Amino acid sequence: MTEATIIDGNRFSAGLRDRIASEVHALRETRHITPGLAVVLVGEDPASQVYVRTKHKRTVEVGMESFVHTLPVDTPEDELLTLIAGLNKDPAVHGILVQLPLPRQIDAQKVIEAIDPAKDVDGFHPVNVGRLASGGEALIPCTPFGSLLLLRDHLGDLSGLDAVVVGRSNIVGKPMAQLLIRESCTVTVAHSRTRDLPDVVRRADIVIAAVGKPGMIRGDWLKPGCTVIDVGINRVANPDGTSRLVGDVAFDEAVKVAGAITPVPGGVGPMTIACLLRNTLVACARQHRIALDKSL
Ligand SMILES: Nc1nc(=O)c2c([nH]1)NC[C@@H]1CN(c3ccc(C(=O)N[C@@H](CCC(=O)O)C(=O)O)cc3)C=[N+]21
Ligand SMILES: [Mg+2]
Repeated sequence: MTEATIIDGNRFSAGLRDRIASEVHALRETRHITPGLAVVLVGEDPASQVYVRTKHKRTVEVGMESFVHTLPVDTPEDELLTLIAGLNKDPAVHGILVQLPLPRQIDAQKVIEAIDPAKDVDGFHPVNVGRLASGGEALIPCTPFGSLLLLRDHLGDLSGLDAVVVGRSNIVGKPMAQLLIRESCTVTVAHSRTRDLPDVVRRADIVIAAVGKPGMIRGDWLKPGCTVIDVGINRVANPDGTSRLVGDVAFDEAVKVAGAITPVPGGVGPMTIACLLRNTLVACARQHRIALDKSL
């Protein structure tokens, strides 16, 4: 039996970052505008620190300005809200990302709603959530958008395909379902209370795995030839005490059944960061009322 095509998110995201870098270069040359991204990290969670460092590096690489704000873990909510109010007003900042999760004294929803929707490059503000749902000019959450770019690249037109999204989070599952509806897929959203999950997944031409449980989706749940997008990023321990990243899909099984699959790492993860840069560029252009190249 032939094995699934491995969808290379590292390669695709590198190409997207190149196209973004060209646009940033053009903005700087012709308009003297440099897109700026502010990332706010509260606390010292090691995984979050790694993500923020990677985002900073990629932001600078494409020629944008990166402003990283690191606050102590016991920062009061009102201090974070004051910082956000300043970033909302700062004309050098076109995009704002507050790294999640936040410490428990801080109400994440309140923080998200304090960000100017025009600078909300995560696409989590209710204005952007609403615009995505009702067809307006939204900033779209990065992980679902990156997943969609990989799907379109691999499958072309998605219309009429059966898509099953496993997971109903605000950051992946729900916006992913909205995007797939927009692509004219027939969309099912499954979750922890879904009955007969393997049977639901077996109907899918497209499976989006966004549950946060390592290897939960098994090879024999898949329709042969389907396309699998694995959004999971789970760190698991090896027998020798080291650790490795695995997705929500049992990759070694799935690769024997699926037509195509994203690996972890090297699949959706790098697309998330590339789409964050894309959103920052889009937000910057809209704030300056500049039209962007459609190929982005
Ligand atoms: N407000 C907010 N927005 C986010 O977008 C956000 C967040 N909070 N909190 C944490 C999660 C996680 N996240 C990832 C981004 C890139 C990789 C990534 O590039 N992963 C690489 C490997 C990374 C590694 O080796 O550790 C890969 O999958 O190949 C992973 C995870 C963004 N997040
Ligand atoms: Mg869920």
